[in-house]
Amino acid sequence: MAISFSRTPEGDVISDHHLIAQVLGEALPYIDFLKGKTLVIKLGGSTLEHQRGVLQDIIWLRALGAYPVLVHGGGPYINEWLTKLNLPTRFVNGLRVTDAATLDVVRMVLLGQINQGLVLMSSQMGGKAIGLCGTDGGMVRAHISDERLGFVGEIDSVDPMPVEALLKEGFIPVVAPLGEGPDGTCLNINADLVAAHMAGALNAEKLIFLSNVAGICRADGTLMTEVRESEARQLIDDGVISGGMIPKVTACLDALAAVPRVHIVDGRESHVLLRELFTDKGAGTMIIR
Ligand SMILES: Nc1ncnc2c1ncn2[C@@H]1O[C@H](COP(=O)(O)OP(=O)(O)O)[C@@H](O)[C@H]1O
Ligand SMILES: CC(=O)N[C@@H](CCC(=O)OP(=O)(O)O)C(=O)O
Repeated sequence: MAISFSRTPEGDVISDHHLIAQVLGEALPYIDFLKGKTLVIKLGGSTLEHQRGVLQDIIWLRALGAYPVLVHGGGPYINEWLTKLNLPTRFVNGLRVTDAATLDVVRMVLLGQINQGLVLMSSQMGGKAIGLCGTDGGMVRAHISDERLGFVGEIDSVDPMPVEALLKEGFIPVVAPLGEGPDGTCLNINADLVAAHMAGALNAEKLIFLSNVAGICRADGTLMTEVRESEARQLIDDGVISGGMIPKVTACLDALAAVPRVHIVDGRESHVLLRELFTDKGAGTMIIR
């Protein structure tokens, strides 16, 4: 494995190996605690270029006895293909307006490109991953909530059984955010919402969103390490939380009913998952009631 180097806040140069040793020193009680616990990790499309490091951490988590489940997005990749195909890209409150042609592209990119890419890469790295989406085994049932958005699903239920079966057999499930409508149509669902409902259905211990920001930021750009539900709703009303952060925070708030710990962390940061799970300080923003 190639060693990469980064800097501590004090400016010291540290290697990946040094960092891992440092993290592991603090980690032992957390490792014990997480054995047998389900962790739902959502990898945003904005952060897919860092997928190798994220998969490495997920494979380690599995080896340490935790049950990680990866839910992925792919928004920027879908945008790129829509542009290549001269199709318009339009979002309303962070949700893609999805007509029939757009839905075809969404399915091809999420399943053919991203899901399979993640599964192949984890296999290359020694992990055993299986790719699936919400329509497999009727896992994610949804309905069209707003006709103006087209084929966009609002989730009715998530059956945890397919993912639980894979976890039991030693696999890392990699889930693409599509769902099945009442009439058997495929629906495009925001990946943050799929991750939140999946975490609830699985009784997950933690739900962690990896995005391309340090966490939830104030209007002046500084990081909020903890955000309460009432505060989050106010930040949305004030427009401080906008765009793709709206479904993410809404998903966090929904998940809090069933999942004890919900975090938004910086997926660009090396080994951020290990930092969040195995250090006292944690990482990013923790959402609390
Ligand atoms: N208050 C905020 N704090 C942090 N990010 C915010 C905030 N409001 C809006 N954003 C935007 O939300 C983006 C993350 O959402 P999104 O692009 O959907 O990412 P992902 O692909 O990881 O789901 C950030 O890149 C940032 O531009
Ligand atoms: C309805 C809706 O918006 N679906 C999303 C699904 C992918 C996604 O959520 O990707 P990110 O996690 O990268 O945002 C979309 O079409 O972009």
